[in-house]
Amino acid sequence: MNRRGARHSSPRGRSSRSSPHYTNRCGSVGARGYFRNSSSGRGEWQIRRQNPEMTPVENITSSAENLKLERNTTKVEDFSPKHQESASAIDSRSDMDIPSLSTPPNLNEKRTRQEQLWDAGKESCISPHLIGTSPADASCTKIFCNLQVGASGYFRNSSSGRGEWQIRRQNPEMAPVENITSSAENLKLVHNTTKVEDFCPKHQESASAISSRSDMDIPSLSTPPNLNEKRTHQEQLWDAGKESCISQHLIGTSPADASCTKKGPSQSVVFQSRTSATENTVGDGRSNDSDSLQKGFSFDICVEKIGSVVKLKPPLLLKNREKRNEMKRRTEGENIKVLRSGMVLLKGYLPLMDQVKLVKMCRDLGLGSGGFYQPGYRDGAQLRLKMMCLGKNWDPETSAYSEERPTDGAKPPTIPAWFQQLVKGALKDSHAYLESITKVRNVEDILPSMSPNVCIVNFYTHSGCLGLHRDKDESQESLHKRLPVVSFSMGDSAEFLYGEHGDIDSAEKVVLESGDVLIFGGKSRHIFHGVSSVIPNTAPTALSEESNMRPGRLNLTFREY
Ligand SMILES: O=C(O)CCC(=O)C(=O)O
Ligand SMILES: [Fe+2]
Repeated sequence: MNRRGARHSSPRGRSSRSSPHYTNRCGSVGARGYFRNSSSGRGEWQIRRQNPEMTPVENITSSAENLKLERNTTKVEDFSPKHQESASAIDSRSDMDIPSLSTPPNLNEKRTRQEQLWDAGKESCISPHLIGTSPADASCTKIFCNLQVGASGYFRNSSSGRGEWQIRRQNPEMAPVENITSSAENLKLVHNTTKVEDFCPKHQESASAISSRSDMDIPSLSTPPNLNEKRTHQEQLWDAGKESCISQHLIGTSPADASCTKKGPSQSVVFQSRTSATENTVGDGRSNDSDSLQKGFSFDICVEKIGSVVKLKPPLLLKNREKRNEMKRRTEGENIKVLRSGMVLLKGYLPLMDQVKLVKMCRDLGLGSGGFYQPGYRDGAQLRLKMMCLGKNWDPETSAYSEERPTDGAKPPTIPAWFQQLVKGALKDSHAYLESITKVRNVEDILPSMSPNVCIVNFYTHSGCLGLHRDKDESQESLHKRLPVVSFSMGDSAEFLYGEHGDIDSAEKVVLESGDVLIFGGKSRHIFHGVSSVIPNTAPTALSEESNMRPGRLNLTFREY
């Protein structure tokens, strides 16, 4: 398959995906702390920050120097045609939240681990030793108990009046800066009034004993790291430890890669092994990512429900409207579109309950052996998505299928029979439709049938994307017969680009929504395609509610190897 490339000549997202996809999807690896893209010699560059928990501080500092150097040598005329603002024009803009390029936020300071946790925007107590708890809670060392919502920037627990407290930082992208500042004040206040004897029996160290310890990375309690500064949105992104371009406007890309329009925060972290991979992708403020980093879980495409946090139910009206729309699409014949010969789009084809089931099943498979991981290329660049293969493994490093995933030897889970039935049904319905609108004797000539035995499952966060590529790593026979690729989309909508050539300017665009099935076979089997962006907050409310899927998009592409 040759998926995802941005310069069409490699895999998924790199150049063409003969090696699958990607055209250089967004960068080559520089220091461990950052990714910087300078591979094309066309003035491309970007810098991405990895998960700060994993990144040695030294690298951060030295990469900051790199960045400065790079900027000074980047020529204006080298920017991609899509981003033709000169550096000076951009510098002079007042509406943009870009930190000074020569001094990326906080990177010149050495940061303690605890500060890095704060920076990462993860829920983090100042120190587990300092969490006062009621005796009943004494078994917990890190407690997210009875959270009371304060300012939207933070949660603070002060419900028992017994000196309990903790403060959690939400997704810094969402938290208004004002709230951060005022919550910092709250924290100080609460600390000042916390009594030592109120600490839980498990942590009976006095505050003074704790502050005198030298082996702990606790920031001063009265000045939580960075909370007294107002942070720009861009700085908050940096803080969140997400790979993040300095500015979308400044991302130079090769023409083919320009399909990735949004290269902000997303997958970070160097893949180490399946059991230790995962990172902070979504920034929803939950503990999953940080926990999985430490404990070695696979990436979870769903979020755990937090027991005592009250979830607002979407109004019934909204749910009913979604259901009505779904019915309408399915019954009014607007639901099937032939985008080009051999390329059929079944709008809203998957009923909501099937989508929920698909998400849940993918989630379960994704947490097991061979589940979701952070794929990368041979040169260390990472795909801007999480991936899991079913049936056979497709390896972005070699652009080839095999029985095991080379990174960890895991055998891909088999494709559930029910998934295969859904694919067959979609092909059958497409054939029926083609029969009704064409005079061709055998619609198989337009769109061949196939029995899927491999599936690539991608999870995109809001900043995910996949460069233009062709799926061309399947067997010669499958490719020769032009057996279709069948793609299911769930969650947030995505802009999907496709075209005869690997150049985005001539590519067509279609928005794929939750429940859509896209099929491309026959004369369209070898088209270039990719995902230029994921559109936030477009997932059906009922799907998010029923499945707990994270914000983002889940895509399954079935193929017959
Ligand atoms: O996410 C999508 O819609 C496309 C995925 C794709 O092209 C692939 O996995 O090869
Ligand atoms: Fe593809």
